[in-house]
Amino acid sequence: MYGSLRLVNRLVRPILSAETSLHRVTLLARGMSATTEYTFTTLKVTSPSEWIKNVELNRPDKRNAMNTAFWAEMVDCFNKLAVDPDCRVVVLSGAGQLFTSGLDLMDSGVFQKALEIPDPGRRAFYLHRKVRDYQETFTVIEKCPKPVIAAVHSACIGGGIDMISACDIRYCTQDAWFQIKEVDLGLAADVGTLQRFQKIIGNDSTFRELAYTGRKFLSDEAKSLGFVSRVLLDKDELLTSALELAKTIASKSPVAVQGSKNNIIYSRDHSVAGSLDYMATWNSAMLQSEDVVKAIEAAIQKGKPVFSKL
Ligand SMILES: CC/C=C\C=C\CC(=O)SCCNC(=O)CCNC(=O)[C@H](O)C(C)(C)COP(=O)(O)OP(=O)(O)OC[C@H]1O[C@@H](n2cnc3c(N)ncnc32)[C@H](O)[C@@H]1OP(=O)(O)O
Repeated sequence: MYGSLRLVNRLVRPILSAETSLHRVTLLARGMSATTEYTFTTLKVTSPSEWIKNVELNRPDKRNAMNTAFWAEMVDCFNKLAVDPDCRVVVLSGAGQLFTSGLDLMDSGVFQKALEIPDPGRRAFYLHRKVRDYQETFTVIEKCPKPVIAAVHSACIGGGIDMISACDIRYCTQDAWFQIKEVDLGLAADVGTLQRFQKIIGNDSTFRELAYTGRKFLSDEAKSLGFVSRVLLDKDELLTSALELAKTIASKSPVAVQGSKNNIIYSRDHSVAGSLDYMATWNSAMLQSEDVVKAIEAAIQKGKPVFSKL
C-alpha cells in the first residue's frame, strides 16, 4: 500500500504543481472566483450547506406549474450549476403544497403561435423546435456533471415525471403520488419520461401500463418499482434526508463523483464493451488527479480527505 502511494506521489505530484498554478492563472483571467448569481422568477436557489445548492420550484400558488419562463430558466440555472465550482450536489424540491402539477395548462403560448402558422410544414418545423427546446429543459439536469437529488412531496404530475426521470436519485414523502398524465391530455409524453423512466425501473410491462393509462401510483409502488430509493415521513424529513445524502456525496472527491455520473450515463446508452473502453480513456486522465493521492493518504492515515474546488 505504502509503495503504491509513493509511486502515485512520484507520478502525480510534479504534474500537479505545474498544473495547479496554470489553473489558478486561467481562473483569475476568466474572473471565475466571483460567486454565481442565481436570480429567477420560477426557481429559488439557496445554499443550505457548503457545496450544496437547493433548486426550489417556486410558483406555489400555481402548484409549481411549468410556464414559459420556467422552461427557459431551468436551462439557465442548470448551465450555471454545471460550472459553479462552489456546487457539488443539487437538491431539487418544490415550494408549497405539492412538488409540481406539470405543464402550465393556462400558458398556451406555443400552441397559439403554432396555430398562427398556416403552412403545416412550417408549423411542424416550429413545433419540432419547441419540443426539442422543452426536452433540453430536463436534459440539462442529466448534462449537469453534479448529481441532482429530486425531493418530491405530495403530487408529481406529467412534466414532473419527465423532470425527475432526468435526476440521479429520487426521494419522496409517504403522501407522494405520481402520474404520467400526458395521455389524458391527448399527447404522448415528449420531454423524457418515455425515454428514461423504463430505464430507471427496468420493468417494461408496468411502465407501459402507467404510460398508456395515466394511472396514479403512490409512494409505496414508486419505491417497489425502484423509481424512488427512499420514502420519508413528511416534507421536513424528506429535505433533511436529501440534504444529508447531498452532504455525504459532497464530501467525496468531485473528480470521482462527476466522473462516475458521466460514465453511468454513457454506459446506459452504450454497449458494455464500448463503455469499458470509454471508461479506460476517461480514467487515463482522471487517475492523475490529486484527489487520488489525497484519498489514499487519508485512507492510510484514517483521516478525512479535503478536496479542492472543481
Ligand atoms: C411540450 C410539452 C411539454 C411538457 C408536457 C407536459 C404534460 C403535463 O404536464 S400533463 C399534466 C398537466 N397537469 C395537470 O393536468 C394537473 C392540473 N392540476 C390539478 O389537477 C390540480 O390543480 C392539482 C395539481 C391536483 C392540485 O389541486 P389543488 O391543490 O386543489 O389546487 P387547485 O385549486 O386545483 O389549483 C391551485 C391553483 O393552481 C393552478 N394550477 C394547478 N395546476 C395547474 C397547471 N397544471 N397549469 C396551470 N395552473 C395550474 C390552478 O389553476 C389554481 O390557480 P388559481 O389562479 O388559484 O385558480
